[in-house]
Amino acid sequence: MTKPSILSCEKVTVAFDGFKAVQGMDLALQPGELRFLIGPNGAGKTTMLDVVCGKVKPVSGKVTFHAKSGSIDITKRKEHKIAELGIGRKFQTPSIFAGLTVEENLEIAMSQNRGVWAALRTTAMKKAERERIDAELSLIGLGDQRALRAGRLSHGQKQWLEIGMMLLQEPEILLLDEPVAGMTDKETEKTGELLQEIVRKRTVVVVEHDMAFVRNFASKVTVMHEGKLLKEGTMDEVQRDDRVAEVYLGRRRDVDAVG
Ligand SMILES: Nc1ncnc2c1ncn2[C@@H]1O[C@H](COP(=O)(O)OP(=O)(O)OP(=O)(O)O)[C@@H](O)[C@H]1O
Repeated sequence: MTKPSILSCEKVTVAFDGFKAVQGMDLALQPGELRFLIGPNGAGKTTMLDVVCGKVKPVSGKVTFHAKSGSIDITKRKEHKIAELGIGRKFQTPSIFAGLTVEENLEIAMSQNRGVWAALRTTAMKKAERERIDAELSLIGLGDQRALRAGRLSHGQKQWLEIGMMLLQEPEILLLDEPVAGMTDKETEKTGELLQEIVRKRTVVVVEHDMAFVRNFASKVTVMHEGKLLKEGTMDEVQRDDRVAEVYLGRRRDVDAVG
């Protein structure tokens, strides 16, 4: 039996000056899923993430967040409110403080989490905070770099630091836009493992063009094309679909790379 969704987008349509970037899109996520959103350039993937985090408002349709605290219609909620409710969004360019150490970046992220950590003032609570940061450093694999200025990290490490900062906000759903772009093969592999670790407690949606990465780490893939849902299923099912092959024709190398 399938679990109830943690997020459901129903018939979402987004228009920019009359151009429909997303048209009647449905997307339902199960808690603990690592979902990949793929499709050719301009398919509407990033716009869907923008809708879920509230950056872009749909002209029609509904987005419901089935949070631990109850179901909330977030369609018309403001972006910062949606973030507070537990939907975190990471953009391609990391927004870390280059002049501060890795650890200081995490401390700042933690102090921004009003929900849980801001009220912590007692020594016992400080200890809990410390342990949380240590656990995060270990999760993102930057324990040895804790005292290093963030600006000196490799590209991949910067991405992991930002993911760690986002996790300190305790999102239930994490939205990532091309997290492995520009990473080395080794960094890509580590990122996949990190995401698998993260979904033990959270739900993650990844917009991705790197098909080898998707194949290695996806259980379920959603394919968009021209603003619509084209196909949803395992990577094998998606790859066998004639319509998917057709829309990727111009980008055949992507599909072949995983064949
Ligand atoms: N703010 C905007 N104003 C006008 N058009 C936009 C805006 N944002 C996106 N679009 C258009 O909407 C369509 C969908 O864009 P979107 O970025 O969601 O696609 P995508 O699938 O993420 O593509 P890519 O893989 O290239 O990032 C594109 O045609 C794009 O040009």
